[in-house]
Amino acid sequence: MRLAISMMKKHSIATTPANYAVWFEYVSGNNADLMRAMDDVLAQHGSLTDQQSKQLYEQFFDREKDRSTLLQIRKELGNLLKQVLNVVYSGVNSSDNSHYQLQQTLQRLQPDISRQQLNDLIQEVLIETRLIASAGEAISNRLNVAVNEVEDLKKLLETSRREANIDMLTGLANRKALDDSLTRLTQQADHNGMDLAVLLCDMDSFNALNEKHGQPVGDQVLRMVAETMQNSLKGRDLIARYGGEEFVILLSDTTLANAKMIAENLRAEIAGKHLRRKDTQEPLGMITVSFGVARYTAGEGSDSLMQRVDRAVFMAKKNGRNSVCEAPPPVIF
Ligand SMILES: Nc1nc2c(ncn2[C@@H]2O[C@H](COP(=O)(O)OP(=O)(O)OP(=O)(O)O)[C@@H](O)[C@H]2O)c(=O)[nH]1
Repeated sequence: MRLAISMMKKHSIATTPANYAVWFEYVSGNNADLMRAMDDVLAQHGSLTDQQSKQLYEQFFDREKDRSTLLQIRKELGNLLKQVLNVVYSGVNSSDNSHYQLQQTLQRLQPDISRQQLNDLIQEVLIETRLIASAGEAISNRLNVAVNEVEDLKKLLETSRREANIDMLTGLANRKALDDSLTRLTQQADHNGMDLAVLLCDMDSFNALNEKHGQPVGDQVLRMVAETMQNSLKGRDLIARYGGEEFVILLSDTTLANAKMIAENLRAEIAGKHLRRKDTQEPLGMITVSFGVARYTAGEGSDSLMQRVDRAVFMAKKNGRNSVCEAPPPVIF
């Protein structure tokens, strides 16, 4: 763990759980493919950017691995605590020993003590005192290192908690966070009949964009769309990356008419952007999205809602893309 963290510091890699997982696996030497991929990048560039580290995580780790990062942190913390306890115990033992030695010295401090004996005793006390001081210093150094390590683990754990619900590419909520909110909000709506609307946004002809400009440019476009949504919808709405090039927005306490208006505004804003490739400045052409909009009907359940909004997106695509389509209410539920 210490080696992974010190290498991450050396390469200025943020200590996120994903990056940690990559570097831990690298220094542990367990994954030959990952080691080869990292060695290639290091040989080419001399270092590894945060972005490259994230890409390696996406390439080599899945959700299982993410869980294994947590297990790893737990194990490291356990080991660290054992080490700290050993340091503390050895400190207690050595101070017990010093206490005994000093008691012995004190007893030899008799009224008829000779000059030579007194001199010897002073030497012994000096040696014992130095021993105590150096043991104390070693303990305090070791404990300071342990404190730093615990703080690193704490940060890692905090970020891991946040990242468990966050999509790595866009920083939006991920599918798991969306599913949790959807379940909670539909249950609330079943209970109190509040308005709940959902928008499903799908990139238009994204395959063609990826093929023409490459996946990194496609990723950049997905980030732009996510940012546009975040900037337009500040507040209580949940914006999530639903799949590769699909986004979902949950609008609680929002009528269908307002949800359609929000979708229409986002659609127009995205279509109105004039994006260019960062490297060549070549225009990317018009980037458009299609929206499905649905209002939750109390009792239908989240699966039915998502199926209806999915069909609405399909209709929007059929209508020529770059459009918003409303889902009809559920027929049977
Ligand atoms: N760059 C990038 N592309 C992605 C990502 N996830 C999915 N895609 C791509 O999105 C494209 C989706 O293609 P399709 O489902 O055929 O749809 P489309 O080309 O957008 O066409 P329509 O939806 O019919 O307008 C595929 O090429 C995927 O590879 C991602 O994270 N990054």
